Amino acid sequence: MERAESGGASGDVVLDAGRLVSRSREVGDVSFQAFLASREPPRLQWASPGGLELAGAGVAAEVTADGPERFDAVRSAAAAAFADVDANGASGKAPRPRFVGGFAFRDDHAPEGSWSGFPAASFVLPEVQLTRTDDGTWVTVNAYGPDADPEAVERALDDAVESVQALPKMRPVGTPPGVRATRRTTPKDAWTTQVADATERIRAGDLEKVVLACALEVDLDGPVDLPDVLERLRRTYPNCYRFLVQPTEDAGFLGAPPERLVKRDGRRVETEALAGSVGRGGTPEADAELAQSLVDSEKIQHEQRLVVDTICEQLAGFGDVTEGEQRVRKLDNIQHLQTPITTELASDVHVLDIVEALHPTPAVGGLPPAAAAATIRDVETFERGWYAAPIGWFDATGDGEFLVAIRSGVAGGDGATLFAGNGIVRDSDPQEEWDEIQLKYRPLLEEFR
Ligand SMILES: C=C(O[C@H]1C=CC=C(C(=O)O)[C@@H]1O)C(=O)O
Repeated sequence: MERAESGGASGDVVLDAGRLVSRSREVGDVSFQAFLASREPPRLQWASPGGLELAGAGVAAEVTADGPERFDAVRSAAAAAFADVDANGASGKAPRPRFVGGFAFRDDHAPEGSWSGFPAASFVLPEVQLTRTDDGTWVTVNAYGPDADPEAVERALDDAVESVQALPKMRPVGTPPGVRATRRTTPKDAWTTQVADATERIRAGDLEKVVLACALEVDLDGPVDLPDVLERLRRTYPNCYRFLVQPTEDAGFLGAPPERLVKRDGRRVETEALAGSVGRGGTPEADAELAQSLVDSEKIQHEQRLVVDTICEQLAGFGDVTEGEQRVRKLDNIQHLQTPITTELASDVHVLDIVEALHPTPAVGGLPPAAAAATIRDVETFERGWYAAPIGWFDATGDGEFLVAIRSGVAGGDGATLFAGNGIVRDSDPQEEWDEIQLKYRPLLEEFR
């Protein structure tokens, strides 16, 4: 395994020169949950709604970075790994090598406490990987380094295929661990003060919007099975992303976010503004009324407009930007306003450059970004870690896709910490914002009960 770390702000991440050997073989359908359950950490999963699904275990190469240059540092270290690729998936439908991982919300994030094992940026080329696309399912074995040997990789692939084929196609989902107790790291009176502080700053003209978040600590009745939780999330939130990043046995970061940060496929870039929330109704009529209240709310339309305009401005430097038609995005527990945004790139820009330009969007940070970041730092009383940050993959051509890690939590053993935030604008009411935050804990909390 090859490891590269940046020494801070310089962003100097260097992987030793070597060859990347990648061999893939198509297999019949297989349970990704069973694959993950059969492997020790480090392991990961990343799935887009109705699209690409990846699961990986072990590490063939790893890049970590911190500081303001972390996006660049990851990209250039990975470019070194991609400089000499021997892959049987380079043509045809078989998967090409991808680095998979993510970033912390802040570039000065310290990997401590529940976030130990989560640097400010961390990407891996998994040693063994499952890939599912519309075209089929593949097992891949990757190796990187000066001694990476195609014959050894072929033999490792034989073994990996054999063990994957022995897995069940469907694995029954176990019973959830059960929830013993929950604790809010931000009690309600503290939240009310935080929202008042934020709206005061907004009225004073310091900023227009800030997304404030809270954490919910959960004591479980027994140890949590993370592949099981992911499988339950797949069933309840089929139109959301799903991810797990689990560097060690101690803790994994996982969730089912509805929000795409960016997808780059050649010159086409897709992103979206997702902001403004309301619950779901118990009847179709009540549900439609709630959806209409989102569309009609001046406050929520203002919040959404700020996000759309900012994303369009951030992308304008890359090419022609098109704002799509606004719609209501309905999830099992909540509905949001969503506006798709696309860009035709004028030049060959790496997906990580676009991630850097967009993160954090005002859907998770605020506006102007620097004032919002300062407000979050002053007001919030917990560590965001990787919450609300970009998680995804990129390949040798600079294509890739990143989600925004909301509706998420860090879990391990018999405990978990869940995260949820809400956009605060001039007229925000602390009680309404509080109620929406509680809704946003539900995806993960319900899967633990
Ligand atoms: C920051 C979160 O949600 C964002 C995405 C959709 C709606 C949001 C809102 O209504 O404020 C937030 O911008 C979260 O779920 O933790």
